[in-house]
Amino acid sequence: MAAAPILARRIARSGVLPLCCRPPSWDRAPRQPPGLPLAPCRAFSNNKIQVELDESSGVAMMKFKSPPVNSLSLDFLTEFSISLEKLENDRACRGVIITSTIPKIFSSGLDIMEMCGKNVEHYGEFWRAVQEMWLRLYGSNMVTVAAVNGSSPAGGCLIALSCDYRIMAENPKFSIGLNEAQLGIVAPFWFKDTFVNVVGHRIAERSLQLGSLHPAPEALKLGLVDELVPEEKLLEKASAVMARWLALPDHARQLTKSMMRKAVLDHLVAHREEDIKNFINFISKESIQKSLRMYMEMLKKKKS
Ligand SMILES: CCCCCCCCCCC/C=C/C(=O)SCCNC(=O)CCNC(=O)[C@H](O)C(C)(C)COP(=O)(O)OP(=O)(O)OC[C@H]1O[C@@H](n2cnc3c(N)ncnc32)[C@H](O)[C@@H]1OP(=O)(O)O
Repeated sequence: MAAAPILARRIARSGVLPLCCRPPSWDRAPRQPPGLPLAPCRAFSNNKIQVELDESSGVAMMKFKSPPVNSLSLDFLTEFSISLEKLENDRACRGVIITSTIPKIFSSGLDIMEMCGKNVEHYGEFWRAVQEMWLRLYGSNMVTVAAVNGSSPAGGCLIALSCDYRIMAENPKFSIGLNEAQLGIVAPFWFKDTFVNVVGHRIAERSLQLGSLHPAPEALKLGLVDELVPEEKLLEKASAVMARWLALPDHARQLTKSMMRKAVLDHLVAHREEDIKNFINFISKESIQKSLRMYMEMLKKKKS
């Protein structure tokens, strides 16, 4: 994936500072008092995502921190892809745990405002960023564990589904699913394929058509998440799971992962431009724009 020049252009336009132009990122870990051995931990943080790599275990903790709801805006997606790329290229990193700093929310999915009232160029750029994020995460060589500590609709669910393992806080108020149909939009084929690969065809078909958001206990029953734990135990459990996965030789696990995911990844890579055109045509329709506007209004009304 030769994404670097595209990312660089997008960053330049979005105003987000690329990590390479910031003060040396690995220097931003807290300084140790003199005399103590250096903690084997490196950290980098940008506007919306914070990452800490523990070099002794090879595990990075990635935390979404984009209030109010960690929606996946163009800037967020760009930062996410850059963070994943940095970790992927770091020989010290073998696994990443993904979670959120926002109480009750893992991610609210794609930022609906990025799909409303914008021009064709913007839609194209946004959709390419969504694709890039998924290609990097689903195709990652690292072990990826989602510690889902809040609600996770649509694009948020896609992030969790793209990981190797999903642990969710056992709060029944938190829900997860591909609810696109409820917004009057359609999950694209690679969202659907990722979902089918986790829960199987029948469950995916029903859930997608109904645009279901499954409360945590139901998500467990459907196999949409692998286990539920009390929220305060989530990160501890994620680390334990990670250690179990990392106990295997990387090359065997990576080749197996690639074998399992290759067909779905290749499908998008082969049809990327066509997929972008489809997105632009679909999202530009006045009827779809109206549905999205109504959905946003409904969200705001729910508050008042
Ligand atoms: C032929 C086929 C071709 C196919 C081509 C492709 C077609 C298009 C594919 C598009 C795929 C889309 C994927 C998506 O991810 S769409 C997004 C789906 N997300 C949702 O439905 C979540 C909506 N949000 C919520 O349910 C709640 O906000 C949530 C449970 C997440 C949190 O609830 P809470 O009560 O805590 O907070 P509020 O509801 O008050 O929200 C706070 C503010 O945040 C705004 N908000 C919420 N979600 C989003 C979002 N996804 N994007 C932008 N903004 C969001 C919300 O409006 C509040 O704003 P204000 O404070 O200004 O009112």
